[in-house]
Amino acid sequence: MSSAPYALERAVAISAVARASSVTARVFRLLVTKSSAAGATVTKSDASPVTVGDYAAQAVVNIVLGAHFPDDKIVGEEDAAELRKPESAALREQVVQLANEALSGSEQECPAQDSANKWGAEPLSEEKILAAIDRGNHEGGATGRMWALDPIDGTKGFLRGGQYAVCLALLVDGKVQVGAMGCPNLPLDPKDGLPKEGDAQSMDRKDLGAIFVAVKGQGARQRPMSSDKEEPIQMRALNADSLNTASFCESVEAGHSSHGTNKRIAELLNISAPSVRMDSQAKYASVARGDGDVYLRLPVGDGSYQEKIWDHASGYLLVHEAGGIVSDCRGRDLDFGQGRTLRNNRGVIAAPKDVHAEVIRAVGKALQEEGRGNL
Ligand SMILES: Nc1ncnc2c1ncn2[C@@H]1O[C@H](COP(=O)(O)OS(=O)(=O)O)[C@@H](OP(=O)(O)O)[C@H]1O
Ligand SMILES: [Mg+2]
Ligand SMILES: [Mg+2]
Ligand SMILES: [Mg+2]
Repeated sequence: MSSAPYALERAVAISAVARASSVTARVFRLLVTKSSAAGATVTKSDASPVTVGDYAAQAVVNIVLGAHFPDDKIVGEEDAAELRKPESAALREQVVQLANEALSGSEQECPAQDSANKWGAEPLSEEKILAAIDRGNHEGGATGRMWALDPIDGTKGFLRGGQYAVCLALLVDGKVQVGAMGCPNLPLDPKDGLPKEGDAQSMDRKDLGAIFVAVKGQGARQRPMSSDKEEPIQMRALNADSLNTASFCESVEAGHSSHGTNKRIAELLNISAPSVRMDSQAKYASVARGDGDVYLRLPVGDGSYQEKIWDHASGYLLVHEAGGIVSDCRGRDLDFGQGRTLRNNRGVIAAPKDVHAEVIRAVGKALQEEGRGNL
């Protein structure tokens, strides 16, 4: 029997992410492409979209986690308040049906040993599904075991048929110990190139769909969505002499990361390769396996946006275990023990370990030039 630390947590995280990824891919095929996205989407108070896919995926992950680790807390992005409203009846029904389909296991083979169907063979009631979504309401903090969950990270990318990720991480006393990330639209082999967004043929490519997994001290690995053939992954090792051959990986939306500042940082580091833009924590997975080298998420405006722990926890561990360092824009380690947000940090920079300090120096200089050296 395998006795590696966190072996069960790792297997359960993979299973949960695989099941949730099957829900999101199904939502895309059934709803988004049938131009009924409007009926499957709600706009949240911060104007960001949330879909039946986000809700159903959060329900599935929380139910799988609850069956194996009933005492663990969950810090999830979504809650069921909107779904409980009388006018959300149609949305609610879709969420319940999709979650039950994914949990019944008939949809796909799950890579981890979840065949015991610990949550029961019968479909779960509406109330059980809504309560499962609301289990993600924990406030976070620096003590105990808690899972950070983003059921669909990059919802805008998801809706466009671009990159998105199902992201799950276990934090113990504020430190990330296990990270799993499902990227249904990412090619297994980066050489095959990203699929063309929203193009039905590209999205049917058989080589799409990867799960990334890392346990602290045990390295980072990639596996196909529907098999357990794992391979280790590593960042490209860069040093001061080769840093100018790096490429940046950054957000699609300039509102989430300052593209102008990134351009100046490239100049300062003599980097000429075009930046790769993609939504979601797939950026972390990409740099962790060497498709790109440096993940830049520079604060926008006055820097008052507080990054959410579920937007970074699994990617943070993946990059660390693949030979990198992840910090904020001043070089401080990310502090996941402060609640639901990274309130002690501003921006996020991930880079191979031997060049991280050099990248941070360039980031500092670029921010200084903009009069934002105080961030
Ligand atoms: N103002 C601001 N600044 C920084 N980040 C923000 C901001 N607003 C939202 N978000 C979060 O960004 C998450 C998506 O990040 P991406 O890197 O995928 O952005 S992008 O779509 O490529 O622009 C997105 O995650 P999801 O909601 O899970 O999609 C948000 O949590
Ligand atoms: Mg969101
Ligand atoms: Mg997110
Ligand atoms: Mg999300």
